[in-house]
Amino acid sequence: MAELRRISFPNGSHSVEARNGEEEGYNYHHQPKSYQVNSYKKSSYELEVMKKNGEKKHANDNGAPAVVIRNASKHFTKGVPVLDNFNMTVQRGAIYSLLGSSGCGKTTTLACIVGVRKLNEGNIWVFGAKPGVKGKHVGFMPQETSLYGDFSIAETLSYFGTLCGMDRDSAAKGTAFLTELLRLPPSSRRVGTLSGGQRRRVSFAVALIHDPELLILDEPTVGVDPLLRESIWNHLVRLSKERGTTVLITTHYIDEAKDSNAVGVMRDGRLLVEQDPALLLHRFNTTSLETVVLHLCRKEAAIVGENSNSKTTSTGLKRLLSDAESPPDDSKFTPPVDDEDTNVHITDSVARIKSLVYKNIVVLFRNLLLFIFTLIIPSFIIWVMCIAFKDDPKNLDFGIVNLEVTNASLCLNRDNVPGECDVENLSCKYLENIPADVIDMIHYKSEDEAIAAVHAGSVWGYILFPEGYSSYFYERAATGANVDEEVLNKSEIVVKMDQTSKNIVNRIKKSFHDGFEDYAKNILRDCGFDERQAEFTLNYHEPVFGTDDTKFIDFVAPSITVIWLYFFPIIAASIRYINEKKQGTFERSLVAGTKTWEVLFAYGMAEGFVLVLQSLLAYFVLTVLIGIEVLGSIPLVLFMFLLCGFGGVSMGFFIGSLCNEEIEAALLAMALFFPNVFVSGVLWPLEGMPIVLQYIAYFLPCTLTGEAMRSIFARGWTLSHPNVWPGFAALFGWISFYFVLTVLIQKFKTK
Ligand SMILES: Nc1ncnc2c1ncn2[C@@H]1O[C@H](COP(=O)(O)OP(=O)(O)OP(=O)(O)O)[C@@H](O)[C@H]1O
Repeated sequence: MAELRRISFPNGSHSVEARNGEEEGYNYHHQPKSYQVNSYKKSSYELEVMKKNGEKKHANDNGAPAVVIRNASKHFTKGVPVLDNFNMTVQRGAIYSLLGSSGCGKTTTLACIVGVRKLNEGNIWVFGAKPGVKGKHVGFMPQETSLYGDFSIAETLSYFGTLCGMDRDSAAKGTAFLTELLRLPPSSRRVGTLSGGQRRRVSFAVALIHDPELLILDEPTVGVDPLLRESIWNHLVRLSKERGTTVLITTHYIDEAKDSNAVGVMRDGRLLVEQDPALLLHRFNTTSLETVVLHLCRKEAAIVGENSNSKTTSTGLKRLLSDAESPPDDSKFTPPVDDEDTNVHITDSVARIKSLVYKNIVVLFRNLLLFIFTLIIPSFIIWVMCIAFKDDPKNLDFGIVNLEVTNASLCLNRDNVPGECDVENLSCKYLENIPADVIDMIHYKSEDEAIAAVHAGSVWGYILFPEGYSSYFYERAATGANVDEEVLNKSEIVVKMDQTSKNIVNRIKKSFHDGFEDYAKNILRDCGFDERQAEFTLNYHEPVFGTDDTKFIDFVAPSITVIWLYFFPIIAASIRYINEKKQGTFERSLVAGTKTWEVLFAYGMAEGFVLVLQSLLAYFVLTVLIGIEVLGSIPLVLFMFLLCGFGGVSMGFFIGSLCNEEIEAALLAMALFFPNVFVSGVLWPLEGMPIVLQYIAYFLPCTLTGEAMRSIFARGWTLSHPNVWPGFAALFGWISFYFVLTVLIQKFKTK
């Protein structure tokens, strides 16, 4: 048996036991013979990067290993551990391959290292700091490709590069270099049009573009041909050897891990072994790592079978591995936390927000049809609704039973002499004063016929003039207080109606009412009396706000606009947010050091452009196409429209952070939105609702806003008015609330 000796890592910070003798030539640092590292001619990009690399390594060189995991436990479902007292150490500059069967927890381990998942117990340090802190020093290639299908390859690399602090020039040079290295398609090709393997290579290039100090690669060689796989490994070895880049990689091609400096073998959330692959091969006396892994897993399974207790299992495993290196047990190890990078760098944030805004704008304009729809649809719906609500009901069929003038044509052929006191056939005079555009009169010979027509649904009701109506009416007017019962009865016009539709009934009543007042005034005036005797003693003078003929549309149009400008961005923002989560680009951005609030803020900024256009279009529809008058400040109206849009965006984020599927988001948006519409006084005044509902309504985002909008439109009130500023305050409050809630939910979800 050969003797063990210590060999060092490239940075000299760690050493492992190795044997001398027959395994001379294997060490933690061995390179396969096929790698012609020294004969490789470096590109200008690489030279530039190497120069920078010196400074960067210095910046991060606090002596801590690249990755340290201690006593880590993680579960998604209580009682089903995915990581179970897991320990791992990845030394700086090493290539570390994490091996294990499907579902043993490799991806979860990587996700915890990059900070998109949190451990339930235990600690992780990345370069001595908490996961996520060293975001831009880490290059992450997730298992899914996690790219924007609408981006070209060049845009993709530029976006992720700038997110990690590169300038566009360096990103372009890096793109050219990686295109050649990874044999990528022309960089102008859209990612969405690439094959699966090509996309994986682009995803790999994204992890490499900013020349990170730590590369975390989740199965980078899946679906890649053997030649390219070799070139990928060549590059990783070169990075590790020449630039001290640490590589942590998972792979199902176990034997390709022979080219790494260390392998960690996982099973059921535990690390069975962490060792130089050459030593493992030697100790298990085989040339195949696959055989080693199989052997270890079988042994461990046997031990687990004997003892269900995990502590006993671990002791048994140590016995099993007595001729190999057991997992580290230095649980007291506490690497220093690097304070420098835990500080908030405002310039980094600004740079990241710029990249994110740029990305959002590109995504927006790439889907031009979607962009146009998003822009036009809210205004189109507002226009359709306003057209539908614009006019009060008209052309309403109504029966006339005129027992005074049995032949209807007599009424039509009457000689009307203006100013003459003619008190015959007054029924005809009254009918002339009923607005013809509202009431379509249908004459019936008898009351029975008219009733039958109402029952048949042909008319909304009928009006009946008794026989001799004119003379009785005149007598009633002339007699005054001593009028007898018969005169009172026979001078009465009888109206019977189908009163099932409140709006139609009100419209008919008002028409008859106004018509009667005009008719009575005309007679009095023509017969030399004061026409004001026909007026009610309760007199409605000129309105303070609105007109005598204020229509439903005047009430409803401003609040409908608020509602739709609020609703549409909910759908758009939530679906975009879910898309980003589903395609993994959101997590990928987070790994690069981006904060959730930066993603939201940047989305809001890009979306702001659409919202401004939407607000202007909605204003045009309301005022020009529909003809609604704005008495108040136009800028205030536009500002409120814009805020409504942002309100919708923030609610969309909230919904997007809760849901995982677009359909869930659409359903939740509707479930939250429609009660909002009906309760917030948009269609029906709050005053008509139960008091409890009124209080609830005041907490909804569109209630005070709709009221404020109406006040600006129809009353001309300004921001200082107590009916206006609460609308703005409510919107600001809701936007902030949803924004904070989304950030908190996102934080909670990483757990
Ligand atoms: N979000 C999640 N919710 C619930 N369970 C999860 C979640 N993510 C992973 N798991 C479970 O955790 C276990 C480990 O999954 P993980 O993806 O880490 O395995 P893996 O070793 O990377 O597998 P593979 O090699 O197939 O990618 C699996 O049983 C998986 O079903």
